[in-house]
Amino acid sequence: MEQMKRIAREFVLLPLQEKVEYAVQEHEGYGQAFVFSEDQQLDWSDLLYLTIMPAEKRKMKFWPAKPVEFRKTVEEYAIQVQRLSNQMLYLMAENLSLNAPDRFVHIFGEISQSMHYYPPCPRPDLVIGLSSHTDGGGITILLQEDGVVGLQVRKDGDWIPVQPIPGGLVINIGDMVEVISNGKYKSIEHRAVANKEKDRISIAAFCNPEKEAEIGPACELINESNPLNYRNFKRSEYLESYFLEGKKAIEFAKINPSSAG
Ligand SMILES: O=C(O)CCC(=O)C(=O)O
Ligand SMILES: [Fe+2]
Repeated sequence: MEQMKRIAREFVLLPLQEKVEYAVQEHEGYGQAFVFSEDQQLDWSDLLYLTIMPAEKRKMKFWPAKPVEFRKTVEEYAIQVQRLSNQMLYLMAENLSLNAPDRFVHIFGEISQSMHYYPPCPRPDLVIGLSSHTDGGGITILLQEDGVVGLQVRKDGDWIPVQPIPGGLVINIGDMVEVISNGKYKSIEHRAVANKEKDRISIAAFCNPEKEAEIGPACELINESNPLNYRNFKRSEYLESYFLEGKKAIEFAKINPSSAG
């Protein structure tokens, strides 16, 4: 984890002309995420977004060759992060009493990683580091740098800072687990704020379904007292909504938006 943070920092501090070699294409690579229009206010952050698992889906042209340990570190981190996410996903499915406790593990076999860099900002009151959203996968495993708070989660209408714990990871629930659990597990709205004095790096691993996957509430969770809260959809349909609507992507699948939460 420490090595991962170190190489992320070394990469983001490279001169811009070296980083643009990995410039974003079709949502993968280095740049700004979620740019929908020319006049939108942009987030106060840079992003490197990579597919890391399974290995054959990696697009190596976006993987920085500098610092020299970059690729090896991300590969090793990917193996560990998948091991941890599989354990989490198994326990969550078991806790929901899904018929197959390995159901989530099978569905969320693809992992993408975002490395965000938030430079210090002279007027943090005027910008948002990363604007409010819910993550679009099953779960997210987030590694934060120690010593600077940036992540906030929304609870009962308030923004609560999530203090980094040395050696700790944050696990967020994403929209796909919300749907399959029929709303029992809620995806968490969160954002990152900029900091006046210090810069900050975060590394998020998103466990995603395949593009072709069909997503919908597990039928064993539906009964008279728990009616269906979401309709079935294809992962690709969700992604279209994500890139068009931005950060309220899951709304389209709610059967009754007021009750599905
Ligand atoms: O920087 C953070 O802590 C949040 C990152 C995040 O939410 C994301 O990459 O989806
Ligand atoms: Fe997020």
